[in-house]
Amino acid sequence: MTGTRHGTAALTFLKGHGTENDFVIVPDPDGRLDLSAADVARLCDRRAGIGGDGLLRVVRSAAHPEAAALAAEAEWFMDYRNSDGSVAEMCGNGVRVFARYLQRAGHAEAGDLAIATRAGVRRAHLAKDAEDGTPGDVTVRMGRAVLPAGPVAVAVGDRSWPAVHVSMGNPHAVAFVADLDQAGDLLHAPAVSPASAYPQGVNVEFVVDRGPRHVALRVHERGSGETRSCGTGACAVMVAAARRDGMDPAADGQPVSYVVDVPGGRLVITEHADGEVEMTGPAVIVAEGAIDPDWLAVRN
Ligand SMILES: N[C@@H](CCC[C@H](N)C(=O)O)C(=O)O
Repeated sequence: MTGTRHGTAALTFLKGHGTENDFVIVPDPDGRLDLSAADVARLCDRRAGIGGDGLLRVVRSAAHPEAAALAAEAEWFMDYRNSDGSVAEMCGNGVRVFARYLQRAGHAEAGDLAIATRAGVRRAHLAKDAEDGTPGDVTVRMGRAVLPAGPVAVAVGDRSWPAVHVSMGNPHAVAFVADLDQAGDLLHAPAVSPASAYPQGVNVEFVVDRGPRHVALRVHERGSGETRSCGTGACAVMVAAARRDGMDPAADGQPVSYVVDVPGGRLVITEHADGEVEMTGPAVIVAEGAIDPDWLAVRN
């Protein structure tokens, strides 16, 4: 990269998280930044960079070729990247944090707003802050889950489990296990078969029951490794658990909600009778600063 790609002015960044799934947020309203995969990986590096599970570039939809067609519906486009620099279609925790950033920056108020993503427009609702100043939760309509037919399996070491293939705009394999420790240290991606089911890679969730309509998960994310939470993963898990438990709101005509505990907190996921999956959880901005353009311009 040369310095000219980013100019000489310092670049603003913020750091935020949703249930401890953390993101570097880079406001780029006019879509001027050309962040390569290597740039994103450096920014997300927890030792040599700012650190995060992923990066959210905040761009006006009209200024981004992938979102221009959605500009009439959603002013802002979430350009989400995993910490290894790869591009993903959707990020559930990210979209809540993105909404919180828009509110903080004065681009949105408590209430409803639409956000463009690579998986389409997502509708968010920012609840009002509590009287003591605690930020309100953010609820997002995450679209319908798609469960492609055909068996899939997840393996760690010599242990394997049947899994449920769920797409929430991005790909997931959900395995119900007896104990979350069975997933091991998750330093490497679990093996998922058949590989042909996931030509673009996969996020893998391991799930245990905590009580009626209450589950807990660990996740290994495509492009980021094990994280403390995954919003799309929690939605995929909820739908897989509901089907396993004999519930299908689209067929039953009534919504169903599950509490999904993640290592970094708690999400509430509801599947509505129209098939829409809705996620509610916190979104926090923790810091704001400036990226040194000279550092970003240097290639190692
Ligand atoms: N953490 C995210 C999912 C981010 C994308 C994922 N790693 C992928 O590659 O699909 C979430 O909260 O949904």
